[in-house]
Amino acid sequence: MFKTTWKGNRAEMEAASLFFTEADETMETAVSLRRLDKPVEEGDDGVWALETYAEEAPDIPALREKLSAFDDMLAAIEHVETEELPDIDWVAHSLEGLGVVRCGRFVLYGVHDADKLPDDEGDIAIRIDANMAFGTGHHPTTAGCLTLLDRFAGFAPKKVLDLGCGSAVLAIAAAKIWKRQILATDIDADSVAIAAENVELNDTDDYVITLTADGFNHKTIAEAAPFDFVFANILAGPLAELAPGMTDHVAKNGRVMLAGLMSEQEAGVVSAYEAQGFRLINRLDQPTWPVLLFVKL
Ligand SMILES: C[S@@+](CC[C@H](N)C(=O)[O-])C[C@H]1O[C@@H](n2cnc3c(N)ncnc32)[C@H](O)[C@@H]1O
Repeated sequence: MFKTTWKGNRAEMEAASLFFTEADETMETAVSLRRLDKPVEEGDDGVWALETYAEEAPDIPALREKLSAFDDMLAAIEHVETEELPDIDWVAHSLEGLGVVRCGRFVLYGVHDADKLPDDEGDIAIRIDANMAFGTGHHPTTAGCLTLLDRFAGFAPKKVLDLGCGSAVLAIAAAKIWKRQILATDIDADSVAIAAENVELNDTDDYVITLTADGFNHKTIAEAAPFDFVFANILAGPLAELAPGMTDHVAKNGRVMLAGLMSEQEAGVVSAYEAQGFRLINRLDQPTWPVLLFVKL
């Protein structure tokens, strides 16, 4: 296993982490995003590091080209080093130290943090163990979806779809507050296997069904539709492509929560959904990664 460390500002590292987990096949996953320096003053952006893992030694110049094609700002990202690691599960090992994350009432933790869990009344604990599926809550897209979900907890839909579920963190959160039928799908079969484990670990298997599917292309999705709440935390391009399928599978007055788009891609995603009969009704404004909530008219 080879570990590669990249360095840059927070927005660069977050964008690179999405590139490695979503758009690049060569890296196992981008697992660890952390700040290197101590904050000097409030709001200062700091220096961040991202560690990626691959079975083969990565071709850094080729990766750098792909990174800048993915997003211009990634032309500035620094490659710090690539080192070969002894044969242990480094992905799990590096996720061990990630720590507890709070998003609204949701408190996400791994088995290694079980003793650090706060015990406030009203907290909703979600256990997501170290693994290869995206969705530990440490990326602002996941955290943003959970925060906005908590604000709309009163909506109480009948049928929910978590499209691109990764670890199934959003489906589990929705099951904990809504206790309704939830279909959690992902194009990646390995993520779906991990999602199923997480669903069980969180005692949500009465509500959440996991399924491997590309977008809406599966008869189980067609049979379960129409949904009155859909999560999709994927990249801007796929989100725009999914808009026609969304309109076919979402009930009137149903809600769609989108994340994974960057601020400068928001207008394009909003027009793709408006063109399909959705209206933007809320958004979580956070640096680089807004989260959008639409209603189907
Ligand atoms: C950024 S992760 C989000 C994971 C989780 N929902 C979260 O919020 O943390 C996006 C996930 O979408 C999946 N994905 C990408 N394109 C997809 C598609 N066309 N259909 C289904 N899943 C897809 C990826 O495999 C990945 O697990």
